[in-house]
Amino acid sequence: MQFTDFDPDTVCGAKPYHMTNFVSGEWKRSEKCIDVVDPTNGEAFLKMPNTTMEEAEEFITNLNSCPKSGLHNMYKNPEKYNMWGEITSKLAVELDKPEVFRFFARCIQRVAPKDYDQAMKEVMVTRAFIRNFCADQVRFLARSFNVSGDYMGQVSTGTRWPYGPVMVIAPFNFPLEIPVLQIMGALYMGNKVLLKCASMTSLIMQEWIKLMHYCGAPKNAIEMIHCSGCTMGAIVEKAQPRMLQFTGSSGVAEELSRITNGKIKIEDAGFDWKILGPDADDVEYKAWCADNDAYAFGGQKCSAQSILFMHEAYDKTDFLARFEHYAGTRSFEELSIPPVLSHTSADIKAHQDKLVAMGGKVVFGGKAVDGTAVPAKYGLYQPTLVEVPLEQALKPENFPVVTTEIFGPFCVLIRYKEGEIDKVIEMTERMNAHLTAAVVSNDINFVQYVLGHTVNGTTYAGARARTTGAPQNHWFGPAGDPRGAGIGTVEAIRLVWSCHREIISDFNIPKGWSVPARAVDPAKK
Ligand SMILES: NC(=O)c1ccc[n+]([C@@H]2O[C@H](COP(=O)([O-])OP(=O)(O)OC[C@H]3O[C@@H](n4cnc5c(N)ncnc54)[C@H](O)[C@@H]3O)[C@@H](O)[C@H]2O)c1
Repeated sequence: MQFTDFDPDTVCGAKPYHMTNFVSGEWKRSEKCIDVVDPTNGEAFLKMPNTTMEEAEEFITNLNSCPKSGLHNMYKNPEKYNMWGEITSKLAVELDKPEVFRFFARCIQRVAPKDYDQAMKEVMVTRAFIRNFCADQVRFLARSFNVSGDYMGQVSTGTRWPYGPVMVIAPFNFPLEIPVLQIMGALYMGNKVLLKCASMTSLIMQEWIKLMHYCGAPKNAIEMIHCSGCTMGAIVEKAQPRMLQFTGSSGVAEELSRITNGKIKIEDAGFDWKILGPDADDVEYKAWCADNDAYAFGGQKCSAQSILFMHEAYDKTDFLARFEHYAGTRSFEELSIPPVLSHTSADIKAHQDKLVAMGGKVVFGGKAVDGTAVPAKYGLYQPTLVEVPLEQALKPENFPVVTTEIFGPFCVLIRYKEGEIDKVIEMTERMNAHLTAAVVSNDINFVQYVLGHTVNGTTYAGARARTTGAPQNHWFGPAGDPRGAGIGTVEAIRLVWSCHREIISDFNIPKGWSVPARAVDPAKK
C-alpha cells in the first residue's frame, strides 16, 4: 500500500507495529508506549503511544491556535470547500481500489475482530459516505438561506458557522466508520479537529489519516492522539474545545458533558428494543433478522437488539426455534462469535444469573465459549436469549437490571399478551437510552400507536424493521436529549458540526433619510 508501511496480514507478536501520534504536521512517537493485544490470541502486536499530559500540551496549543471562526467559512478561505470536495473525490477513488478496500476491512478485523462480511460492510458504508461528499457537495453542505428584509438593501442570511477548535472521541466498535463520518463532517464545515479513538482500535484512524494526506489533505486541519481515556479527560478539561463530539458509553458521556459545560454532542449507549406486533407472519425473515440484530459482531453494536418484546401470536409459530437455529450457525472460527471487548464471560454470566434469579430462564445459549486463545480479560460467549416475565421486568427493583446494556451477544426476551401493549410502552418510556428501535408489524394501527408513544431517534417500522444496519443514507442518533448527535447525513453534519449564524446585510441608507417620528401612546394624546 503506497500510503503506509502497515500490513494487517503480517503484524503479530513477533513483529509488532509501532503506532505514532500525528501532531504539528508530523507522525511522532511518544516517550512511553503500551502494548495493544490481538483480541483473538493475546499477542502484543501493536505498540501504542501512551501520551502523557506533558506531551499533550503540543496538541492543546495547536488546537487552540484555531480561531472560533474556524479554518474556513463562507467569508474566509471559501476555496477550502472545494479543496475538501477534491480530497474527498480522491479518497473515493482510493476506496474503489479493491486492495485499499480490503486493507481497511482487514485492519478492522485485526483490532475489532468481526467476520469479513461485517468488516467489509463497515468499509462499504464509509465509502458510500465519502462518495456523497465529492466535488461541490461540500459547499452545498454549508449552504445558507436568505430572507428578504423590510426595505431595499436589507437581506438576512442564515449561515452555517464552524465552531473552530473541536474534538472527536470515538469508540472501539466501528473504528473506521464512526470517526471517519464525524471527522470529515467536522472538517467540511471548517473546524480544526483533535481526534482520539479507543486505545484498542485507534490504529485504524492512524491509517485513514495517512490516506487523507496521500489524497492531499492539509496537515494542519486534523491531529490525532493516542492516549488513555483518563488522559483524554484531562486534555478535554484543559483545552476546553468549542465543541466535543463523543460516541461511547453513557457514563463517560455524562462526565464529559460536565467538564465541557455542555459544549458536547453525544452518541451514547444503546439499549435498543424491538417489538414484534400481533401479525405473526413471515417468521423465517423475522427470525433471521432477530439473530442478525442481536448477535452480528457479537452484539457489540450500539444499535444491537437488546430486548425483544414478542406478541403472544408468535407462540403459535416456530419463530423462537428459527431464531435459535440462526444463532446456532455462528462460530468463533469465522468470527461470527467474536471476542467481546468490554465484558468478560464471567461478567455476562453474572448478569444472566441476576435475570434468572428474578424468574427469568435461558431460552438458548447461556455459556462461555471455551478452548480458544482469547485472553481472559475479553469475553467469548454463546449467542444468548434470556426470557424474563413482563410483570417481573416492570418491578422497580428489577427494571434497571433488565435494561442494563450488555455490550455482547446477549438479548432479553419478554412475551406480552394482546391488550398489554401499554405495559410494553411503559417499559420503553422508563428506559434512559433512546437510540434505535423496531416496530415489526404491518398492522398500521399498531405501528402508529407505538410510534406515537415512543421517542427513539432511529426507529424502523414495518414487517421488515430491524434495529441495526445504520447506513450513511439515513440519520443515526438518539432522540429525546438536546445534546443528542447524529451521524452520516447532511442534516447530521449540519446539526453537529456547525451552528447557526444570522448575518443581516443592510447596506443602503436612502438619500434624504430623516429621523423617524417616535410612536406615542394614543391614550396620552
Ligand atoms: N450512539 C452511538 O452511535 C454509539 C455508537 C457506538 C458505540 N456506542 C456506545 O459505546 C459504548 C462502547 O464503546 P466503548 O467501550 O469504546 O465506550 P467508552 O465510553 O469506554 O469509550 C469511548 C471513547 O471514550 C474514551 N474515554 C474513556 N474514558 C474517557 C474519559 N474519562 N475522558 C475522555 N475520553 C474517555 C475511550 O478511550 C474511547 O475513545 C457502548 O455503550 C455503545 O452503546 C454508541
